[in-house]
Amino acid sequence: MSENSQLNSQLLPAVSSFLSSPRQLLIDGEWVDAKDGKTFDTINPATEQVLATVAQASAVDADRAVVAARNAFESGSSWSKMTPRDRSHLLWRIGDMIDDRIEEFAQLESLDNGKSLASARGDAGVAAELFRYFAGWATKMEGTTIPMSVPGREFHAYTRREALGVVAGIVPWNFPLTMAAFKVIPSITAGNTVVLKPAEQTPLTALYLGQLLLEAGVPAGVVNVLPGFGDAGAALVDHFDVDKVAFTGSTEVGKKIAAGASKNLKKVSLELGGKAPNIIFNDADLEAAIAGAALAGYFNEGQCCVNGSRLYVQRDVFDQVIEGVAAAAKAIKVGDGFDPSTTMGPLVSQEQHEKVMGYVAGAVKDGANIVAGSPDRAAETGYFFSPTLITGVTEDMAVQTDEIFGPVITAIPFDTEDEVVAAANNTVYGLAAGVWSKDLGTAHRVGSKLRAGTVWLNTWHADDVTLPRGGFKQSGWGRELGSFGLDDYTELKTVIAELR
Ligand SMILES: NC(=O)C1=CN([C@@H]2O[C@H](COP(=O)(O)OP(=O)(O)OC[C@H]3O[C@@H](n4cnc5c(N)ncnc54)[C@H](OP(=O)(O)O)[C@@H]3O)[C@@H](O)[C@H]2O)C=CC1
Ligand SMILES: CCCCCC/C=C/C(=O)O
Repeated sequence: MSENSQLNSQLLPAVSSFLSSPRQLLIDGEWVDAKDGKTFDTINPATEQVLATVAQASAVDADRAVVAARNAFESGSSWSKMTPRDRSHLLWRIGDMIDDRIEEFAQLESLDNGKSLASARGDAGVAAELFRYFAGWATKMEGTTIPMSVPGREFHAYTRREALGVVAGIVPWNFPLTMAAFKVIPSITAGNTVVLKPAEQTPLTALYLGQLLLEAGVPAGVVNVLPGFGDAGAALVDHFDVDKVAFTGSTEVGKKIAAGASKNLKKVSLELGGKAPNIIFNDADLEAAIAGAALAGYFNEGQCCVNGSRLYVQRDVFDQVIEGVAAAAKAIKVGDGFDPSTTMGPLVSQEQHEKVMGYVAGAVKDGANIVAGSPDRAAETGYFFSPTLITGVTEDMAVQTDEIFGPVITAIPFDTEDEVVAAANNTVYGLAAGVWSKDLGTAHRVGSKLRAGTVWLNTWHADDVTLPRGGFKQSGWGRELGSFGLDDYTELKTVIAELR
């Protein structure tokens, strides 16, 4: 059997049928072509073969989608006027519908992004859980009453949380479905309508989610899905009828979005790049710390903004930790996401593959040592790259300062707490950080000194939909998830009534 027919035989009928015809834009509850008829191909990064042809939204389509979202927000049958209880029930039902189709979402995600089926199942599970978590919040968007002190007069003052209007969600390719869920779910929970722009590399699960939302009974225009390139995203950012942009992606594009959105001062939340320091002290549980360091650096093919890419190890245990992480890297099975033995799929695209290989080759040229992995591609076909561990790195090397977004860990020894805290904070980013020490005093003290939105102590990638996520410094603005994340999708209104 050829590679392709072997793959096709594993596909669920719903997935085969989804891939067999060109995918369109979802605007106002209808599947439509791009106005100018343009399409693009989405590629399977494991085989470099075309997976599907997808309509490519332009600025004109962005405008069509915003008009639909605005009408759905303002109209009598609008989502924003649905009772919180009905909205809550619908959100819960959607979570359950995703659970029923986890395998379909997982296959599409694995094909489009490259990640293993097991990882993709986990991502779909997070999306399902996120719908149920926010279903609970739909009925709990409460205000407060506030006492006023004006001599001789009596007032009743209170606050209300109200929907913003139209939200543009612009998302990347590393967790395509999860990131779509991060933007769509809090938006619609609060009564907003949404235009979602998935990344050009990975449009499929966002479109599949759009299909499921229609089937679940989400009214037309409430969620619109616009696959396309950066120009479609920029058109949403520039649009005067968009009230908020919720973005995850590079710091470079985040800055453009902040500038574009300032034209009409729309709200902006940004979850941007990272270069997280992971600090292992001499007194750490080394077995756990080594496994944690490998997970921190290599999870999701290293394409994760909170990955622990800068490893700092106290000098006495440096050699032992390097040996352990190198062994963990070598034990990772790089392969096609559909192979059940695969623990690391390919990188998402040729561009990303070349970027990662370039950083590692640059480090070698700068005099660093490769302890595990290699600067070269790991297979003739497919964007495969072996998990890599680099020592002999200095703080000024590009591999140490830049977000690489691949399975690459750099390791540097340190002597004192003050020295490592200064090195860890010596970055423009501030998304995540971690500390390993059996002394809880050390762990909490060092954790409190690290300038990052998430700090893990004696663990890494421990996550939940209940926890706020976001960055210090150039890692972004605002927080996602938890109740903090919901507030960002609402306006706070103060109402004052005089009691006469
Ligand atoms: N924080 C994170 O989770 C992520 C960080 N990154 C970092 O960014 C690097 C580059 O990846 P890349 O895919 O180019 O990331 P981008 O930041 O370019 O892409 C993220 C999203 O923004 C869209 N976009 C691009 N340009 C604009 C614009 N001017 N206005 C509005 N939207 C726009 C993209 O569309 P399109 O798909 O067409 O480009 C995509 O949907 C990675 O190597 C990594 O370092 C990447 C992904 C996620
Ligand atoms: C609640 C689980 C969240 C998992 C999503 C991981 C996202 C990583 C990223 O932002 O890059």
